[in-house]
Amino acid sequence: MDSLPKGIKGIIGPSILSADLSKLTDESRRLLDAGADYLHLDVMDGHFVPNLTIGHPVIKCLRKNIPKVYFDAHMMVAKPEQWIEEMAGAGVNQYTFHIESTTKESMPEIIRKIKEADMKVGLGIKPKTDISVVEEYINDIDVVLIMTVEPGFGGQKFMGDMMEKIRWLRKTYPQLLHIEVDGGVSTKTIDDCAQAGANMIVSGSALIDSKQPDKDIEQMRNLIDENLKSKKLHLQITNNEHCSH
Ligand SMILES: O=C(CO)[C@@H](O)[C@H](O)COP(=O)(O)O
Ligand SMILES: [Co+2]
Repeated sequence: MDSLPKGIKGIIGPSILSADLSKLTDESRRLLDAGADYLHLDVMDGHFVPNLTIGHPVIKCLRKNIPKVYFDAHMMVAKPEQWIEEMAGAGVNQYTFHIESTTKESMPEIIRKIKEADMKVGLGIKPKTDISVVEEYINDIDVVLIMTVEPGFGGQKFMGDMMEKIRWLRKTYPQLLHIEVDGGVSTKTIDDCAQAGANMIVSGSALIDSKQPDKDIEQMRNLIDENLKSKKLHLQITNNEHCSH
């Protein structure tokens, strides 16, 4: 997959945070060969979250080895506006920044710059942030990322009480945008995510450590699609501008 689907369908994006980062290309290829749809690249600066991971130089090298796949950069950084051009230049397709990392005044400019850099706009919401904060940006973004762990580390416990945010979002804006869920997602927690209406699934340690990633990826995607179909949500995204820019 090299772009967001035009419809709301189940897509699985492994987070590489828990992978052996000394073999990032091999680990990424292994999960893509197992059927993953995209890659979720956790970028952490040690300020927005108490951890440090990779930046645009590493992503640029990964892109050379993996030319086509959709890269979703999860920007857990204190100054999201600072890295837009670098990440676009490194080959990122979706720039997912956190609403908690910027100000209301800066939001329109950041969203505009991401679109000008020809990337999709993802807006991340931490567990303690109320979902209502996304409303004023809902027509300008492509993806809402609902964190089901406190950002900063892989391998944490899934926060099931975040499903309420996904249910509200999918009920209020049924076909407007993609809803991505990230943190502690596995074959054990995917059912909650599917029933709530999520369609973009980030799974890190569960897939990295899985003995059967192909079966797990297929199981997660099928559950998502079954739920979307049952809610008649697997249709064309209604707000066509999301598909054009
Ligand atoms: O952004 C983050 C953590 O801050 C996530 O992408 C995690 O890295 C997902 O890993 P698991 O919770 O699935 O192990
Ligand atoms: Co992430």
